[in-house]
Amino acid sequence: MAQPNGDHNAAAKPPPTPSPLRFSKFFQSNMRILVTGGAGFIGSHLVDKLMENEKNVIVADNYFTGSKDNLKKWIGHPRFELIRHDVTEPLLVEVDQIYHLACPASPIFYKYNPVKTIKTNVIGTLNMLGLAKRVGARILLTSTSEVYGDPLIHPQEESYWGNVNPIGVRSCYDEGKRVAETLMFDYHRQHGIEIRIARIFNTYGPRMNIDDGRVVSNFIAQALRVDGLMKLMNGENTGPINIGNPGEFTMIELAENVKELINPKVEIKMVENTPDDPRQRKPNITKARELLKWEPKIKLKDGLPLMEEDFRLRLGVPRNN
Ligand SMILES: O=C(O)[C@H]1O[C@H](OP(=O)(O)OP(=O)(O)OC[C@H]2O[C@@H](n3ccc(=O)[nH]c3=O)[C@H](O)[C@@H]2O)[C@H](O)[C@@H](O)[C@@H]1O
Repeated sequence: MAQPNGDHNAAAKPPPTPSPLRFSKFFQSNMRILVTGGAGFIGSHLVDKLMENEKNVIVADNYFTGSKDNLKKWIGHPRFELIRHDVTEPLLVEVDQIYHLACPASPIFYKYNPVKTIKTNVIGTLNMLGLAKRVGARILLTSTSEVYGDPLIHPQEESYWGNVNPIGVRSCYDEGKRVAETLMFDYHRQHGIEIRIARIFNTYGPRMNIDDGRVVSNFIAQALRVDGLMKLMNGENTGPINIGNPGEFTMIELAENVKELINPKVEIKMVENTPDDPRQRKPNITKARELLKWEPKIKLKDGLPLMEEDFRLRLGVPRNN
């Protein structure tokens, strides 16, 4: 079990004598949780849920793609702490659980600085595992459907090893997450760290960066799937478990949907795809359904208006424009 409030050298000393407070019921609601990338799109929704569940939440974010704005309602709250921190540097905090989300996830952002992206995935994950080892915390990694690369089987089950280009422009992310998963399992096998791995499929929703780049090309599921992450973290299964929406549609169908919703007069333009973009992807979510009792709640036609609303608000474009 995790050490609630041990000192920094706890791992090097004999285990402390249990105090009644340490194991009291009070402890559960007092759980301290680190969310790396907590100022980001999925992270901030997760922070909302954790805060609503009375947890003590520490967010570490370097604001490369995340924004303080996403967390403004919690700033100053006694159970909330926000640290500007880049996970490629070691982090010393005392926590019981780590949700490790930090990494640019949109191709536009991760290709902008591929070396930084792979450092975040490899060194960042190594550091968070080192922290988990030191304090005895359980750690959840948000991996990605991109570990399947351009899949040769359809839909993708967790047992599929993937078809990934090791030297392409997307490899910093795909291969980075693959190494991150390897590190997770190695720390689990070698050091007995409690790990959880979610492979998240394309996500969209309120608070996504307006210039994310996935808005039209990639959005397939829904943002508020943080329930799935929390069920995975608090359950008994290590994973990897696919978290995504098996509802499949072509990009043209998606564009038509958006056109109808926003402005039926706009023209759909076809442009050349970026290199190594997977051609077809769809999660098999049997494991999520059976082991986590989780499945996506929001259909595309209901999710798109939520996002439209959020974007209009942030861009200051009223509905009848
Ligand atoms: O290279 C090696 O020979 C060793 O590397 C690691 O051991 P160690 O370097 O002690 O690092 P960990 O304790 O696993 O931590 C990994 C990283 O996490 C970081 N860390 C550690 C603790 C912490 O609280 N916070 C934090 O960010 C440190 O930068 C550290 O480099 C492995 O855990 C060992 O199995 C391996 O033998």
